[in-house]
Amino acid sequence: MENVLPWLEPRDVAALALTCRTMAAAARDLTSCRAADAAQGLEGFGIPVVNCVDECRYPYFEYSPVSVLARERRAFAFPRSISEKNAAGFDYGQFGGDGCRCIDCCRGEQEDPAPTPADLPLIYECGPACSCTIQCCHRLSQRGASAELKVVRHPTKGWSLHAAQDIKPGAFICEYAGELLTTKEARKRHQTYDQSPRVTSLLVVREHLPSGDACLRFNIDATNVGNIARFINHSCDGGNLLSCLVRSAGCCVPRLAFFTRKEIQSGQELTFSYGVVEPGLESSSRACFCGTSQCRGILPSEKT
Ligand SMILES: C[S@@+](CC[C@H](N)C(=O)[O-])C[C@H]1O[C@@H](n2cnc3c(N)ncnc32)[C@H](O)[C@@H]1O
Repeated sequence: MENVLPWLEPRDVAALALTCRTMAAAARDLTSCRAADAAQGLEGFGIPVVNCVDECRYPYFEYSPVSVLARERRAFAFPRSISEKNAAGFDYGQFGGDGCRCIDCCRGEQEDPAPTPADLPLIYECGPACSCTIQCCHRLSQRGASAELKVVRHPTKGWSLHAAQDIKPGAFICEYAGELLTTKEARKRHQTYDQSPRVTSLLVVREHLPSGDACLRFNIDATNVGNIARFINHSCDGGNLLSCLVRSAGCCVPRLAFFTRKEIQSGQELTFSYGVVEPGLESSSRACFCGTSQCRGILPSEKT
């Protein structure tokens, strides 16, 4: 029973709870466990869920700290044999192979600072092509959420992610994990989501290649499978988080990671900008309640 129950949606858990006392007790334990930790024990620390606003329960989704391939639902594993200069033209010489900086830091030179995001939207980390372990300081964004957080119900924005401790500027918070979709599948899901009242979390990320005239698009859908980042709301003033693309040596697809842009106090909501409102889509967009002086009144959305 304990193997099956955690995978059920709240309404099915509630239905089972009515069948007998044992089920009722197990369902009660599971519900309080879900409410006690939004990350279901899969991050390094518990992430409490707070709702002082309405009766809405914590949403059901499969928690995954890393992105997974859609359908197959397995952790996104990158090929190990990748040339130092891959097809997209990225040079991993600094990280992969003999000259890998991570080898130095694994020998004990821990003083070497991790790459900081500064204003750069793209940062490089060690990856499958390197010989270092997950403790390497060049794998900052690969160890899961790194600050104490809480999920808080907001009266107009739904669930939101808040800091549960003071956080310094430039600190890594978490990556945006979800199902990696093909563009065809993303378009299909977008159409379905547009007709649904359900809150959805499909993000389209575009990376401009060095040539400038092409861009790599990847789609991360955290609606059904995702991590704590799926609760980060939009802010028209850019918010207090910087989203960065992280390229890891040996990985073909970059990841999206969030760093703090400024000092954040415990209790503050964490937000970032979802992008711009594309012309022609104003009427179909949802209302924005970011509450900043720069609020445009509608949430950014885009043609997929
Ligand atoms: C990635 S989810 C963020 C978490 C979401 N609030 C929830 O309840 O799960 C994106 C959705 O949150 C809501 N949202 C995000 N930012 C908002 C804002 N500034 N104003 C109103 N709704 C917002 C929208 O429904 C949006 O489609």
